[in-house]
Amino acid sequence: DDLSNLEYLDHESMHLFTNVPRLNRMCKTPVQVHGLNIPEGTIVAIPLNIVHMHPRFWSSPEKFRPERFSKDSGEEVNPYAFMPVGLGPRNCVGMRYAILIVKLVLVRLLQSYSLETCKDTMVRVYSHVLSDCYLKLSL
Ligand code: HEM
Repeated sequence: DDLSNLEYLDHESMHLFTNVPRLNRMCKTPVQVHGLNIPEGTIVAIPLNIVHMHPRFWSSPEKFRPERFSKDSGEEVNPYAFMPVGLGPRNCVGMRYAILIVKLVLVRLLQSYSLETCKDTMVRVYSHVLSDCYLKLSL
């Protein structure tokens, strides 16, 4: 009901349902990370779906809690632990457009339908973190 809360909803959707599972970066100079030598030119893959679910960075990472992104939640989201659209100068150029479309679709859906979870519906939401989650649509 509060449009500003949509911000938290789409953040939490991208946190739980990370649709780009990995970022890649090439190492420009040799570095050592926790005793591991990474030579120059190595492609380093950052597994976003794992980082987004890591209990070191998230409390109850598998729970759908949009309010974790609210400034009033008292929880701090580490920007390096939440990168659904990448980070830095090569992050997603379509990010704002994509988020705008998601919000428009969400608003239109919520204006026309009420959604509730239900056991016997045919529509199933698939995810690597949630199982047996169903939606029933009613006009
Ligand atoms: C929810 C939708 C989307 C998600 C989750 C997403 C996610 C991403 C991610 C993770 C990257 C890699 C960023 C990095 O390496 O730091 C990326 C790059 C990119 N995205 Fe998206 N994207 C979305 C929608 C779009 C749309 C709608 C467009 C175009 C209209 C777009 C265009 C691009 C382009 C051109 C790049 C490459 C940027 C570069 O290499 O400089 N994306 N996106």
